[in-house]
Amino acid sequence: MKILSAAQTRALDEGTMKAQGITSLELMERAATALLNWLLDTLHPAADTPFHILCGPGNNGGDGLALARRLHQAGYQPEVWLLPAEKTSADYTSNLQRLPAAVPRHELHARHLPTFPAGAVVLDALFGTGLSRPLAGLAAQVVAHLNDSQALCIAVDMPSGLLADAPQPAGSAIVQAHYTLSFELPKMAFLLPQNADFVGEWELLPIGLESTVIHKLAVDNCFIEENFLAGRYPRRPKFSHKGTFGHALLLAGSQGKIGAAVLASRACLRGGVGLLTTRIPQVGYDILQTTTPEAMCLLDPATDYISELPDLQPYAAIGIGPGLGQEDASREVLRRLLETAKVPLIIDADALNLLGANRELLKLLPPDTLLTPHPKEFERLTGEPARDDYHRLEQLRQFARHHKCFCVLKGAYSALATPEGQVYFNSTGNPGMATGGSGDVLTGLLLALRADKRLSACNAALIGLYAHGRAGDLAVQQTGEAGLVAGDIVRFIGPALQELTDADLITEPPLSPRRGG
Ligand SMILES: NC(=O)C1=CN([C@@H]2O[C@H](COP(=O)(O)OP(=O)(O)OC[C@H]3O[C@@H](n4cnc5c(N)ncnc54)[C@H](O)[C@@H]3O)[C@@H](O)[C@H]2O)[C@@H](O)CC1
Ligand SMILES: [K+]
Repeated sequence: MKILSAAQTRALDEGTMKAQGITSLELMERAATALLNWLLDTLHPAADTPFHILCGPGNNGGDGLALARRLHQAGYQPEVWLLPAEKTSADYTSNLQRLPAAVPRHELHARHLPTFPAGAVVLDALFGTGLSRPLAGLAAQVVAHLNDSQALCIAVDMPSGLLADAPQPAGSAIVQAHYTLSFELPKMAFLLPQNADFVGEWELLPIGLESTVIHKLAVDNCFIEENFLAGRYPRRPKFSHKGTFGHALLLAGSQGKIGAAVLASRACLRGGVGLLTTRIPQVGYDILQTTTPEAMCLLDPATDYISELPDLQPYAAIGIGPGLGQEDASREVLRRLLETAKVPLIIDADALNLLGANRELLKLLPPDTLLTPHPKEFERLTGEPARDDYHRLEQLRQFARHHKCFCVLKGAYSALATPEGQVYFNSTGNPGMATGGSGDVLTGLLLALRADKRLSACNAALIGLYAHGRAGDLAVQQTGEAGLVAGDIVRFIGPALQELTDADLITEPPLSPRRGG
């Protein structure tokens, strides 16, 4: 799914009206219908549920007024609160005129702000994508008042006060919604941690925006869902053998962190690699051989950390980092690897910290290398703290462009930046996955996918991110969020990948009848 800017969202609305021969009022009616259906289907509200609808002067307020009419027609008793303004949009005015007289409406006033008791449902239709500056005056007061209330707050399109695609000054008045109901496509603001308290749970309601117009809009940011990946994860050919899926090398583990090597190895194996060799220090031998007999163990001469780079000739892809430690000798192994590797590399964890502490090594990154930092590791890589999540995102894009690499910034919506400067946000995963070892699992899985020569670097990264989150989503159904551990994610990598294979089947043409029968 494309992530549009506020300006592109407006262009899409315009384009839809033109292509489908409808008025903006008709489009607004679709939005109101979608909102009404969501409220009825999700909340199953009792007939006497107090609905309060706060309406601003633009089309966001117009959505609110149209919804108030539809709720009234459905047998509810909504109350409408209008923000006074010198100028209102045409569709707002039309919908105010169409509001049945039986629906109570009031002007908001600083000295008589409405009471929103617990059990009330407040729809925030003050401002949407038309917001051009931070809220002030009465609008800011209303927002603060709403945030203090016990009512269930549902934002229409955007939490009022939040910009769709840019940061706002710290301390700005912004609605803290429990739900944000937006239309058709996600907004960048929904995907960034700094906005979590405002956006709450968000959902996209389809309103028939024109797909041909969406298709033509050029974007730098996409949201990755299963249908985007259909056809990108090929099925295993009937006559495949272990060589078909590549031989991977993993350099991981040090004294006290052999578990990271185990988790990454097991994830790599579950990720479908043909053969896996894991390089570990001597201290890890019994552990790895016992827990993960499917992996071949290539012992380093050192006892506690990796000190020598083995011959790289046999391998189709190489991963380095989980539990590696930051010994000088391990740093030199990383340097030699960057200087000599001719196959895809995945760099994670302590290998990223070593890069961050020795940034001259970044010059050695072979093209298409895949790095998987979390925000702190990423900051060490850039050496410059991000001002906010938007700035960090631009740093990520620049980093991937500058180093011609793929870089995954891990988080709730992990973001993959490509050498071309595209950013893909992953849609799967859950808070249970914020647990030690979850990143090691991702590295192992990505290593398997990079060893599979049938996949491009970009597709391998997208599939790995998606399947990792999906495996966590399958696991959490059995473990609960608190009980989820990294090993649970490993167990569900296979089913998660299988879902992608099966999704692919749907897109293929039906089988032709057999010859002779
Ligand atoms: N155009 C369309 O066809 C559709 C629009 N939709 C709705 O329309 C919204 C966008 O409508 P608009 O473009 O009218 O924008 P908004 O309704 O978000 O707000 C625009 C109004 O707010 C004023 N304003 C901006 N920032 C302000 C601030 N900080 N303090 C006080 N006033 C401020 C502007 O001067 C303008 O009057 C969407 O978010 C969505 O809810 C939906 O109905 C779907 C279809
Ligand atoms: K709003």
